[in-house]
Amino acid sequence: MIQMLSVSKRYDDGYYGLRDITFKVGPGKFVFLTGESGAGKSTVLRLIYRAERPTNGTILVDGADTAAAHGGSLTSLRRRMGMVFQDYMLLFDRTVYENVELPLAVRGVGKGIISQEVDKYLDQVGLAGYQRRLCCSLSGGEKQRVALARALIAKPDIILADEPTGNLDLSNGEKIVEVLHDANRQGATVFMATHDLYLVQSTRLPFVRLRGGRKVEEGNF
Ligand SMILES: Nc1ncnc2c1ncn2[C@@H]1O[C@H](COP(=O)(O)OP(=O)(O)OP(=O)(O)O)[C@@H](O)[C@H]1O
Repeated sequence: MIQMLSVSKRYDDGYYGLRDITFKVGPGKFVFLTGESGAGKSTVLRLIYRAERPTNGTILVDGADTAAAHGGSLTSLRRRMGMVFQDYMLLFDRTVYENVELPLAVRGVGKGIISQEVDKYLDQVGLAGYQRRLCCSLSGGEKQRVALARALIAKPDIILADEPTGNLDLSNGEKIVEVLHDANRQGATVFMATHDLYLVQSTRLPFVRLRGGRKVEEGNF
């Protein structure tokens, strides 16, 4: 369960990216975060992941205040979440394999299992055979799918996906949403940012809609 309670975010230049946002994403749900460019979607996801801190308000993940997480507890909070950043946050001078294996390697998983899992998740996102490619040489849509495979491989409880279909054609975009649905059916809570209102309407899943940093709508189509 993710809860945002009266959250505001004021950036260093004085601009409010978010104002007084309250909503929750129940455990095991698939919820869209939608709104036009600049609405505040990335800011919400970065705050939940604790990549940034709110100026006001409280963010709870399974009842625990993320503001209280430091050191080891921050590491374990982040390990429970798989984040697909809009700008990928890949190690661009490393191979696809080295990027995707990272969440398992830091947990000390054996090399044989890692190899099987990397192959499995690359296959899922449509990148079978990409293991040895350097990330810097990939297209935007390929980088996006590497970022998704890396987020999924550790089977996180919560998946935060920032425009994971933003650089993909329709068919690859649908495949990626299906991969997220699969993870959701296996128990993960999925919170996906997208400006694609058609996608949100067609899936009929719950959504939170932002405009200009404020929540303007919440519900199901
Ligand atoms: N570091 C920052 N400093 C100042 N303003 C920022 C910063 N990051 C974001 N903003 C502003 O906060 C607002 C919300 O940005 P955010 O990236 O969350 O929007 P978004 O809905 O994800 O947009 P997009 O769909 O274009 O990615 C924007 O007006 C943006 O310019």
